[in-house]
Amino acid sequence: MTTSPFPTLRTPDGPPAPGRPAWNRQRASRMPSHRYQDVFSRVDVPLTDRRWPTRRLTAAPLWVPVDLRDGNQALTEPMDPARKRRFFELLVAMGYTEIEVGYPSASQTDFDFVRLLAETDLAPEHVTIVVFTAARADLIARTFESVRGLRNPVVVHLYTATAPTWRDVVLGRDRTELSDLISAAGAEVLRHAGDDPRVRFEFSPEVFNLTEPDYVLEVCARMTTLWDATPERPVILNLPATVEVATPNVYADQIEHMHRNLDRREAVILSVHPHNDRGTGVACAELAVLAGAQRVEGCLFGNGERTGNVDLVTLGLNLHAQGVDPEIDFSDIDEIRRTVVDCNRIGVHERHPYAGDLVHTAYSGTHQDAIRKGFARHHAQARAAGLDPADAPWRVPYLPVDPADVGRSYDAVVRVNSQSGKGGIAYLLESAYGLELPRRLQIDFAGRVQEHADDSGGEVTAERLWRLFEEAYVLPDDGGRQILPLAWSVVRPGETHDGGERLDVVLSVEGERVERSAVGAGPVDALASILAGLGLPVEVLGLTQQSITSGSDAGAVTYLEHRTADGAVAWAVGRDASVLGASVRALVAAANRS
Ligand SMILES: CC(=O)SCCNC(=O)CCNC(=O)[C@H](O)C(C)(C)COP(=O)(O)OP(=O)(O)OC[C@H]1O[C@@H](n2cnc3c(N)ncnc32)[C@H](O)[C@@H]1OP(=O)(O)O
Ligand SMILES: CC(C)C(=O)C(=O)O
Repeated sequence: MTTSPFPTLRTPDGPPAPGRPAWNRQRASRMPSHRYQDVFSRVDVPLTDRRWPTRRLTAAPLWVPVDLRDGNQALTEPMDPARKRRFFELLVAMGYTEIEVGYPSASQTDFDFVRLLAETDLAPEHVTIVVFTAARADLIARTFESVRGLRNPVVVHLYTATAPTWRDVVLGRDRTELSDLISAAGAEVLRHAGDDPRVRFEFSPEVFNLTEPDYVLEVCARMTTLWDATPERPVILNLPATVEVATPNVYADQIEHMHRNLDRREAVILSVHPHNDRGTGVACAELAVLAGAQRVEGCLFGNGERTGNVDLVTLGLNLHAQGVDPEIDFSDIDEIRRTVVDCNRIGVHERHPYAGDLVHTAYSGTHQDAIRKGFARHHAQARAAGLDPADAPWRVPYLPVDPADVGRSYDAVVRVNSQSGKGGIAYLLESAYGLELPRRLQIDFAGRVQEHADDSGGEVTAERLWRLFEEAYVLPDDGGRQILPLAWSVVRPGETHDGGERLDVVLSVEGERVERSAVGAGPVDALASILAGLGLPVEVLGLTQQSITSGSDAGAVTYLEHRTADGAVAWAVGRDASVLGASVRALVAAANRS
């Protein structure tokens, strides 16, 4: 019996799996990871029959952007009134109908912004305005002062941290004392709201994800009783992963546990507010919705404290990419991004999902090839089904969504560098200049581009590609060449005595004007014999003609494959307003190069 060189590795609760061979084993590093070993015991959830793993996302949740509050509080330079207003207008234009606009008791700017909404018609009637406050009587009073006279529906969002470390370290209260503090603040909110039907209530047990499940259920039940949650006037319970510490499945378990055990569940809007400390905020939000959450708070492009709030753009477009309407308009992602970057004064990474500058770009050869084929198939299938390509089912490899859906053109989809292949190069020449290179010419040209890209080390733009192409294959207009065509005309079969086609050409041969005529099976054949007579033989191996029907370069192109004097196979290309001219130019280019 042979023994495997692979030791076994334990999976979390499955069978042992083969590991790495002894010579390739990872060693323990110097990272003091033991310091965090109790994270999972701190987030223990009493849920064993979880249902979220088998569910699918089928509808958009209620979205609540908190850019003007949670996002704003994390900026080096919080937004001034003009930036706040611009951001708010963007959110409204995108279709958000519930917007957290600030922490009006914390800053005069926030207070003034809420007053602006109250005193103007900046906020359309259907938009609910959320204002945020800590559980302190003076702050609550100021919050209500800010919304006085506001015509829109209002959500007063009260928060207090409930997790043990925050209770002990920050607030200095035990479970009962804290629960009493929260209830007292809730009562204060209720007192200010009176019987105003416009006002609804939201409570966030901050750091929910590190709070004992039984305690958070108890506190939430107190709030829904105090605020008399009913299906007609539901209370929002917002359960934040204030600092993301565990894998998304743990958050999903925590949310499902709440969803199944909350008091007055039918009178509660279960909301989540994931942060992104582990880089899995999006996964947390998505799994939380599978687990029963109905509302998601986050920020555009994931701005927010530390690593940010969950990114509402990614969440929305993830739904879109799965065939679910996000109910938010992302059709001009670049304008959205520009506005957010201007307001936050923080950039959006080039690789940011859906919105980064590079996310619809392929440099690598095989990806470009697949995308080019995918585009061609997409258009053919749309045509066959009588559909507008912008409306037809999308199955283009490597592009999870059609860039056009978010207002992007296809210009940046294929870009060329040393990692690119013939497909991408051909795609760029076709999309920028209308050239449809025969496959063997693609291969020939790709070798030249590769050499250039390896030397230069950078990107090869469409304009640079075109110059390389001209240098390699096209006859220049200047007189630097041995031979140039000046004029040509053809006499068709039947008009000549011997039944062939007669070509009349005027050439410039080393600066001298030369007129020649010849008869051949076609004009190419005739010109080949004229050139041979001038001591410049061209052995034509193949010829492809293409007409370009659009753009300023409308006309004809001839791609000519020929054998050079030393026996090599080469290409020449002619472009002209007429098919004949393109062929004459291609052949003369080949003669010069031979
Ligand atoms: C997770 C989140 O995003 S929570 C929101 C955080 N956002 C912000 O803090 C931005 C705006 N905040 C501020 O401008 C200020 O913190 C203010 C105006 C709200 C309060 O300012 P100050 O009165 O100077 O208090 P300061 O910020 O220094 O400290 C917070 C105090 O509030 C207490 N506190 C913290 N959270 C809460 C809460 N949810 N409810 C009641 N009290 C709270 C703290 O225990 C501390 O009390 P202490 O002074 O008795 O120790
Ligand atoms: C208080 C809540 C809503 C919050 O901002 C957080 O926990 O991050």
